[in-house]
Amino acid sequence: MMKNAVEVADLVVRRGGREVLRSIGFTIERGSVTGLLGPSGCGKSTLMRSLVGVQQLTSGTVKAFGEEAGAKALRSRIGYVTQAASVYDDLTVTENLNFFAKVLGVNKGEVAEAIDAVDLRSHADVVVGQLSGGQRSRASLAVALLGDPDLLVLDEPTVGLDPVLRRDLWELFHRIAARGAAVFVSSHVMDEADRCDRLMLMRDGVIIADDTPLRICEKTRTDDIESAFLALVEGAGDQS
Ligand SMILES: Nc1ncnc2c1ncn2[C@@H]1O[C@H](COP(=O)(O)OP(=O)(O)OP(=O)(O)O)[C@@H](O)[C@H]1O
Repeated sequence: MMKNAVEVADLVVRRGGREVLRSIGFTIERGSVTGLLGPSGCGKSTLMRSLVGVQQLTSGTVKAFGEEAGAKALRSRIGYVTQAASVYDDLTVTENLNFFAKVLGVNKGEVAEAIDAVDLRSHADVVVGQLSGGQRSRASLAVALLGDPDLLVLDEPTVGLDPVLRRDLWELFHRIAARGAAVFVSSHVMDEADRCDRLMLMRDGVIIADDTPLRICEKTRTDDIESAFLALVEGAGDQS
């Protein structure tokens, strides 16, 4: 089985006349949760869009499971959740899931499982338009879980969620990774860093650190990722 879920090489993306991703390269293996952390506007969404094949690349290559990002063969293997909820407001949670299960050719039996996984069983029959923002994003996440994808790309999935739910979702990400999928999660909240097996810190379109959270702190001689980030930005960290 091919180990690398994602292979990115020399990726450059220009948006609005600016270089938003600047010569990025990395691989992601299956079976782990990789976090992409960085301030607003640093290019996280653009990088995720590139992985799922909805971003025009200026140069470089992006592959998932050996196929070029966006290839038809990848559609059922990648679950992607954007910051904007991708569910229909006028359908209930269950109706949405049933609809997407049909579109994806997924067994209807998986619908209840996906709803349970995001803890929405109590709202399964509520119209999505009447859900809170956090509940709507969980409904989108449930859609992405359909079909048991090999790669989950989640753009800030925990924004606006309470701490208990955030913890539960991170546990879910780890369970999904333990089943052999690659989970790639972005966040701009530095305190989520410790929940990742591996962390990529991003700033201004560049990956400035890529390691386990612990090793990033060790290398920068800091106690937390926020301080590590500042140390890296200020050039005070010892990256040798
Ligand atoms: N449609 C667009 N056209 C032109 N420039 C864009 C477009 N979308 C984003 N950008 C620019 O690309 C850069 C990276 O944006 P991106 O959304 O990838 O950042 P981000 O790290 O995901 O931010 P956030 O955490 O706020 O979502 C920003 O400077 C932004 O202004």
